[in-house]
Amino acid sequence: MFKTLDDLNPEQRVLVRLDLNSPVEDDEVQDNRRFDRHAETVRELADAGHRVVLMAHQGRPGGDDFVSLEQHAAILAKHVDHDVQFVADTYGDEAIDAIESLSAGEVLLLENTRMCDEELPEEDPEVKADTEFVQTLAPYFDAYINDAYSAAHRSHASLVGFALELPAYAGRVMQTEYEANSSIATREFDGQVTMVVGGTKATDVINVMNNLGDKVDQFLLGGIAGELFLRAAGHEVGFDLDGMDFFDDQWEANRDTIESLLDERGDQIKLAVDLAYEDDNDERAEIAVSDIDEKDRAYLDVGSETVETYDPIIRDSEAVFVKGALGLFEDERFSVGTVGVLRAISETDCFSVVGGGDTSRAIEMYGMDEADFGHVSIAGGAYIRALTGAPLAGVEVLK
Ligand SMILES: Nc1ncnc2c1ncn2[C@@H]1O[C@H](COP(=O)(O)OP(=O)(O)O)[C@@H](O)[C@H]1O
Ligand SMILES: O=C(OP(=O)(O)O)[C@H](O)COP(=O)(O)O
Repeated sequence: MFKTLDDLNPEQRVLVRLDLNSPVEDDEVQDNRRFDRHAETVRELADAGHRVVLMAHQGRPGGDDFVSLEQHAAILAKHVDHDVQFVADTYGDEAIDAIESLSAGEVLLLENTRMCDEELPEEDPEVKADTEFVQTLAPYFDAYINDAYSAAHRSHASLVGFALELPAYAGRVMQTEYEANSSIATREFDGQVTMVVGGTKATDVINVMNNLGDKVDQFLLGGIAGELFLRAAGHEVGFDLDGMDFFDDQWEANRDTIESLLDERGDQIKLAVDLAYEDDNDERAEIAVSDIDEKDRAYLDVGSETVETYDPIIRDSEAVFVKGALGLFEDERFSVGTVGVLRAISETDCFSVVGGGDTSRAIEMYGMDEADFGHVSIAGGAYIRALTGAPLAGVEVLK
């Protein structure tokens, strides 16, 4: 497959790509589990006495979250429990000086790779390897390590270029994410495979459903995608506030796929039998889907009876994959669906993968233990692609 840190020679000068891309609020970078996960790889390399130079990106040029990595260095240092130096340069003289003055066991983070013009355009690895960015930095290193699984679907210089110029290895995060997230495409499970589908990115998850073929036995739906399927089944859901076309647009974009999925695999697709909304007293109220006769309100969660029908399906499964929350779980009143399915997963010993930054946050928010899940992914887009067996550029060059 690919080489890992177990194959690395001692005392190397290593160039390591992490994915520390994080939410930024009021110019402050928010700590999140990406730091915690990558800290493991960084600590292992520093403790082994390598000279460790880190690369990562933040935001996209033009966005409010397109900021320097200076704060990331401080947050990472806390998680690694080890000093992380920072240099505000990617491959210029300042960066090279800092790289050359590193001692064994020291860690240095370079500036946001997306501040370098050659990083971003999606191009073939050979083109990326030929950039000044890669050609300038590579000679200062003995090995390249890619730990940025969650960015590995991008063919950017720091993710694919160095792997062609240097001996290339997968970091610990890359290794575990790859194995767990590809398993729906690569592994044979003895029993029932179930996928929980929800969240707001309806087009993404509907494409996943459409591409999974016979790998999944049961889909349990909620969130926006769930409402679109209910609409296709003839129910008056998918309410848009005045002046908004969110549901109508999603419906137009996905209608054909939804109708053919229901036609061909309708018995494998479980839809909510009841839904929850906010009543006039700001409280959670529920209604049976069969009693909905007008499209006049927004639904924010699946109902309790739906959870009761989903629960035994999960408990009977050999493997469960989650993509997207079943409701607006950040508001406790509408967390019943999401927490209900996650709790059922955590209480069984099925193989499970929970993906997507937002959905996986529900685990800690509602006091569940990550250790009760097979794998909690820190990837969004890369996880979606892996589920359907699509190759990831950054992984392919490691192979
Ligand atoms: N019915 C709903 N109405 C509004 N928001 C919803 C609903 N169902 C799910 N969500 C929201 O979907 C978000 C997660 O969806 P998404 O962004 O697709 O997944 P992820 O971030 O896990 O990849 C959650 O933050 C949740 O609040
Ligand atoms: O956060 C990321 O992806 P995600 O939002 O799919 O989890 C990655 O860092 C990739 O970032 P990008 O989507 O700006 O290329």
